Amino acid sequence: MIKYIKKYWWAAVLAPLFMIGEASMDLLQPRLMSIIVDEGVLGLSNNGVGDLGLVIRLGLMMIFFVFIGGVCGIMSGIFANIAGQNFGNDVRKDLFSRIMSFSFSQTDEFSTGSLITRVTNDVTQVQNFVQMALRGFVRTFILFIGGLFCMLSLNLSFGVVIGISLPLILLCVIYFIAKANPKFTILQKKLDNLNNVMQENVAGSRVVKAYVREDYEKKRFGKSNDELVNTQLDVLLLLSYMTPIMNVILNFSVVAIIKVGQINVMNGSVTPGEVMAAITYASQVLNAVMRMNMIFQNASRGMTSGKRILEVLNCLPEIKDGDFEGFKGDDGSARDEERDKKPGDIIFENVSFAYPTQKEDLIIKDFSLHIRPGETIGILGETGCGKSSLVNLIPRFYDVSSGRVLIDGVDVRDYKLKALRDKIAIALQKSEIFSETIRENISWGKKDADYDRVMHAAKMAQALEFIENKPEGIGTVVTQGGTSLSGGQKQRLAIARAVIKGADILIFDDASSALDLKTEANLYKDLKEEYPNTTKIIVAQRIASVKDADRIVIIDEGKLSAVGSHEELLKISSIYQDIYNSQLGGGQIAE
Ligand SMILES: Nc1ncnc2c1ncn2[C@@H]1O[C@H](COP(=O)(O)OP(=O)(O)OP(=O)(O)O)[C@@H](O)[C@H]1O
Repeated sequence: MIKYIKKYWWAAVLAPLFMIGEASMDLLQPRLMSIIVDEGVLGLSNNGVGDLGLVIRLGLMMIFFVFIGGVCGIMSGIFANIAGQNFGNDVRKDLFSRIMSFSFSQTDEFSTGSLITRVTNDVTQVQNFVQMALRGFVRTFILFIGGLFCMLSLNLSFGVVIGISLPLILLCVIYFIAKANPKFTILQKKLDNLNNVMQENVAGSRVVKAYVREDYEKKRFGKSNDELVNTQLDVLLLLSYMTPIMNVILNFSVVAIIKVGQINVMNGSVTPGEVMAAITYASQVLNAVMRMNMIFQNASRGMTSGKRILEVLNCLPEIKDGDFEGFKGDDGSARDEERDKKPGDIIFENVSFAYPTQKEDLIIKDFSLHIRPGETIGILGETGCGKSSLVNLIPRFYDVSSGRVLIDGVDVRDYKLKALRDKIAIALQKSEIFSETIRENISWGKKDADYDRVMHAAKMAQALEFIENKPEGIGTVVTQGGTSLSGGQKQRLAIARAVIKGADILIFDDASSALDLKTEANLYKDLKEEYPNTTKIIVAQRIASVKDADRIVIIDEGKLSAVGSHEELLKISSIYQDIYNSQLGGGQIAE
């Protein structure tokens, strides 16, 4: 964490320096006050004759010091904020980019709610801690040491009172810290839970409404919320009885100082003004110790949050970058040695795969297949057989457990991730739509795409008609999560976004399931005609989606069961025949 504050070292140095200035002004006041009382009012060194001029001069001096203290306080606040806010900003940015580099399984492991809490609340806690360390801690330290020194310099006998009350207050502080510390870790976990429930409910609000589960979800939210509040209350309760106890000790100390002061005034070793100053110094010292309570509370929360932030920052991406930058130069042109090669060649070589969370359960088993550049490959199989898992290995959403996936003859793990993913465009069944215009949603796949290219991609994705029917056409803003679009419309935008990328490999992972058969047939026909050199992989449930593919791959429980054209598979694959018959019976195949 230190490296984040180093960048703003000047603010981190100036904030405490100005705070030292403010606290020093506070320490001067009681001393001036005692002189005003002893010399200005009581005239102790002038046979009881007061000095009004001295009172005015010292009074003005006190006002001046208050002013200086105020300015120092403001400057300290400004610099602490500069350091704290920028620190938080940088940590948040790094957290975000680290989370972006996570594999799906790493995101699952932390949980989305917890990651949100870490980027928001945890960063705020650490930011508060930094600001407090630069200001509150310095102030407390100066008032404690300075107050103690000033009081003892008045008369050592006052030290007896502090000697008794200080350990008592310290005991209270230590007791509080020991009790409260573990609760802060629990508090952040409860906040994670609350965020998880919130996030699930906001994202899944339609399902909740459709199943009339609002009451159930309200109870689930209420339970998480109650748990959070109860943990918070535990801490506050602890604080609420610790503070009065410490106040009682403080007040007893003041009474004791007055008593010790009275004795000393009687025997002439201190003056009444010095007793007044001693009372203020004692209050400053004991208040400083009491404030340690808050400081440690703040530090404790900051440490807990800091640990949670470091857990994310120290979690190295599972999917590591390779060195190979691809066959294209920076300007996009093919390198000389590869100019004659057609890109988009994919080889699965004895690939087996298990999800990192269930390593013993192989989802893909010894799968081998060579997909040639420009080929259209259909992937079919019953639900859960591993179709999506298989295609996820191509852009390295996950890494193979054994075997290799090669693109253009190079292991995908050897590619730089950017180079690899630049070669692939993928459209998923669940289309992620952003709350931007339709045009921005499509050109998300290629940021610099001009209007014509966007419209062409929309045409390819059979989306032109519905876009033109929207009031503002391509400039229509889509609501968050694409709720203002139908399922099929969202899929078409996601397909257009994939098409516009102009990648060597186009993967449709059940991406056209919400399209009617005619639209879907037009989509794949147009793609075949317009992009003959692009390798197309179509994962589907319906035979109609893949019937015209060059080859169809049948997957059965993670194994390659059969591969061939529609006609060939009808002859050789019993699984394909079963699917064909069941779908033909349902009238799902457009012949
Ligand atoms: N992130 C994950 N962690 C652990 N197991 C998973 C994960 N994703 C999928 N699985 C499991 O892997 C298996 C294959 O899932 P996959 O999504 O690849 O199937 P599919 O053939 O694409 O199914 P569908 O046709 O229903 O989309 C399933 O048993 C599923 O439960």
